[in-house]
Amino acid sequence: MMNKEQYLLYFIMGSNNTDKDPEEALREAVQGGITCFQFREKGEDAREASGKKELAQRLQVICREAGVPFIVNDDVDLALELGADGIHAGQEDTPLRDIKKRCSGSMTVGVSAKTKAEAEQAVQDGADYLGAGPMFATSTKEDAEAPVGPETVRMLRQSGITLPIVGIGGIGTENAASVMEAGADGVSVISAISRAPDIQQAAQSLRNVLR
Ligand SMILES: Cc1ncsc1CCOP(=O)(O)O
Ligand SMILES: C=C1C=NC(C(F)(F)F)=NC1=N
Ligand SMILES: [Mg+2]
Repeated sequence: MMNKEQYLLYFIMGSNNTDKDPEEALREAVQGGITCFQFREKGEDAREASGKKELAQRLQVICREAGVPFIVNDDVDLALELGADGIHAGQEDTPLRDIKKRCSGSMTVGVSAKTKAEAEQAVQDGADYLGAGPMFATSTKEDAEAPVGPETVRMLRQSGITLPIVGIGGIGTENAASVMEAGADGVSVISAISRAPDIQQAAQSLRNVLR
């Protein structure tokens, strides 16, 4: 199970989020100080089946060596096969109740939630953390909805949600602090790190503005 500090800089990446070798990209991000990693192999050119599993296994080794939690997006079978540290489910993905039935108590389960109702349902279903967003405009998630802003994090806190919350969507060094100030435990980032010319530097710069 993860402690709150591990959500501080939650990197998410799949092979189509970087022009670099994904393993090299993750190594640099780990060097730069990410505190958690989610393997999210989705969208155009995403690898499937054995290609996806092989890549996941290699990224999992990098995380294990660094003591960084390895979380799988959406694919419960893969998460279980790999013995991942956690799984992340979107609102349109496998219902949390079904995931919890299949996953041992030691697996961290995260849910996307942007409304009070979604958050309260997730708490009731036993979620360990919430991903709220998109905080700002993003072109990384093809079907991202309109940005909701950090005020959504503040609203969830004011609604009494005490679960760890990470903000996600369009986050970089210039706006990460506003997400933390709104009450998030961390920020989740894809392109500000995965598309950076110097990935290690990008991760380090984000760490520096977070704490
Ligand atoms: C997966 C996801 N969910 C909401 S926005 C998003 C994409 C975040 O990517 P980026 O950090 O590049 O904006
Ligand atoms: C759609 C998503 C929303 N939030 C998160 C996280 F940051 F991990 F909470 N991951 C996702 N894949
Ligand atoms: Mg999803």
